[in-house]
Amino acid sequence: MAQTQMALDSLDFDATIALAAKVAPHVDILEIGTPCIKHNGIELLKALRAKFPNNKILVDLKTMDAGFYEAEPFYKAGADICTVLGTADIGTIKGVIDAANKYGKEAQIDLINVNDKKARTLEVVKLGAHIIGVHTGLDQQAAGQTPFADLGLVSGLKTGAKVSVAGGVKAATTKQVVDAGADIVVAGAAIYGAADPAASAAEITKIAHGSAAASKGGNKLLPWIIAAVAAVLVFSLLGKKPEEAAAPAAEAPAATEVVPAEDAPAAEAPAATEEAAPAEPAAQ
Ligand SMILES: O=C(CO)[C@H](O)[C@H](O)COP(=O)(O)O
Repeated sequence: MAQTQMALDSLDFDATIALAAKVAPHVDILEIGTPCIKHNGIELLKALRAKFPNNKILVDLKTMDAGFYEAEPFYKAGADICTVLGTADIGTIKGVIDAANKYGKEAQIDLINVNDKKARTLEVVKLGAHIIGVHTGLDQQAAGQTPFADLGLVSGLKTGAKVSVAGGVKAATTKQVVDAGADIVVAGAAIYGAADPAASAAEITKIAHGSAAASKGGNKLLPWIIAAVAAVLVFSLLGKKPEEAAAPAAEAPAATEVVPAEDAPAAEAPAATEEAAPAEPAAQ
């Protein structure tokens, strides 16, 4: 299973809150994108924190210097994750990790424009980095790049840190990135550019959560399978035909009663709302 993160990349304060209200029930993490936090400042974080207590909030600071000093106020104001650039000085990265640890939160190291992604990942994991961000930026996407090869490289290192992937991810590529090892799937344009952002967010989350739901469902079916096999064996030993094992509940052996109703396979991810929404403008 992977978590989903929606990148709020508008510059407009009220439009950001309105879009967050549509998508918050359908994603795990709300991201305040870099242009958005630069334009609106920490007050936007405080407003989102108050309105959406059930979502984690990532502030995409992309810090390049003064790591602890820059990140601390955001953790204090309710950020769950702040980002720091992987190209920054190692002391800057350590500062953001230290600030995160002070508040029991997480630091994400963004590998955008890092040349040796393997070396930097191993270096920051030693410092205690919580999340490694594999990221193809908007300008790099415009030049035709994708994050898929880098994701394979970083998740293949199996460092124990979570791996986040961002850069043009959409519903059609969500399963691919989850299968490639992403713990957090980030989508911006695929959601804010959709005719129905809530429906798009729900679709991506359903796919990202899907593999775990399927495996949990499989585990919960196990007692039923054991009960059925046991029933067939019991009836075989008693000289009855196996198909009699499918007798009405009242006649079924006690083994069929071991599975409480609540252990039925997990419910599907929440359905998309029918609320239509205007497309958000692309990030500046
Ligand atoms: O951090 C970002 C740009 O620097 C974006 O928020 C991130 O790339 C996700 O947006 P999209 O899915 O549109 O690529």
